[in-house]
Amino acid sequence: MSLRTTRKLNNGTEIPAIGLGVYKAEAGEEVYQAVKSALELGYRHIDTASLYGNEEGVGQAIKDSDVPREEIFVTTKVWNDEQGYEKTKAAFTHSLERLQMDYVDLYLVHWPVPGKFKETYQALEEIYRDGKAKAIGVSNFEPHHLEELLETAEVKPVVNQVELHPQLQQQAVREFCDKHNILVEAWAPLGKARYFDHEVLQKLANKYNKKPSQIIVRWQYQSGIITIPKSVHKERQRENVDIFDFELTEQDMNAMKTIDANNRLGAHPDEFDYGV
Ligand SMILES: NC(=O)C1=CN([C@@H]2O[C@H](COP(=O)(O)OP(=O)(O)OC[C@H]3O[C@@H](n4cnc5c(N)ncnc54)[C@H](OP(=O)(O)O)[C@@H]3O)[C@@H](O)[C@H]2O)C=CC1
Ligand SMILES: O=C1CO[C@H](CO)[C@@H](O)[C@@H]1O
Repeated sequence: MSLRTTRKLNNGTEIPAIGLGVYKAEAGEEVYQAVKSALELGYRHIDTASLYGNEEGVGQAIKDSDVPREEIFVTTKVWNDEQGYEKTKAAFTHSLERLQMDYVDLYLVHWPVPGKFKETYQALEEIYRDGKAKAIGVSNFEPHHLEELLETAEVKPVVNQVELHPQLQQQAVREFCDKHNILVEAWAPLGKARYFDHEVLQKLANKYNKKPSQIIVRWQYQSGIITIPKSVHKERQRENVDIFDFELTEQDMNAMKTIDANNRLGAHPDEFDYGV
């Protein structure tokens, strides 16, 4: 088990179980250094988005690294104001140009924009068929959005990336996705570092001589959830993924369940201000 450990996606391709998120890593030097250091540490999965404004730096760091492109899993996403069939295709081309790549490993519909996400997804299907995205998926989809999408989708989404951390365990989304063989990916997996002092996390951290962040990442890893903790600091990047030398017991996993508090740090997908 290592940062190279992958999970199988429903189209037969593989995704590294742990990646680096780069939301709020500033365009230019900050994101460049963050991706560079992560690759040096062995990360092989980077999660960006057109919204983050930093695809250029991600692409440049990958291009300049010694790691072959095909060994790195790159995700990007189509933002809400780029949705619609033609606009999505154009947005994808722009993402590829910024990334300086001829394909991405995963392209996601960032949010289920009402009235638009199905058409947007059709553009993703075409991009997938053209081989320019090795896999396609969604983000911030509630079960009812997935149900609607699956009525007409010809290519099943491989993942649903949702806010998921100990205080928001997303049981309903996980059950739906498990049933449909869609992997769940956690955004804000560390709860944005806002409650590392939680007593259960502290207790488990003391038990294993680990940090609360490591307990969280290990919990996601053992739960079969893809996780993409963000840090622009190399020491934290190293720390967050130093999770392969211990195992949470069933009792520990049950203790983790007690942290769930329906504490959403971002918007609920049904209440998000889509501006449409
Ligand atoms: N699909 C979607 O709608 C969304 C997707 N995402 C994706 O998910 C990724 C992760 O989510 P994100 O919102 O970044 O939140 P995270 O839960 O990953 O937390 C990131 C925050 O925690 C800090 N941090 C990281 N490691 C440590 C540590 N060991 N000790 C103390 N602080 C730490 C980081 O600061 P620092 O960098 O200074 O170390 C940063 O402020 C994003 O980067 C993005 O790729 C995020 C939001 C929405
Ligand atoms: O990826 C994202 C980063 O965070 C933003 C603000 O919370 C989200 O809206 C967006 O989905």
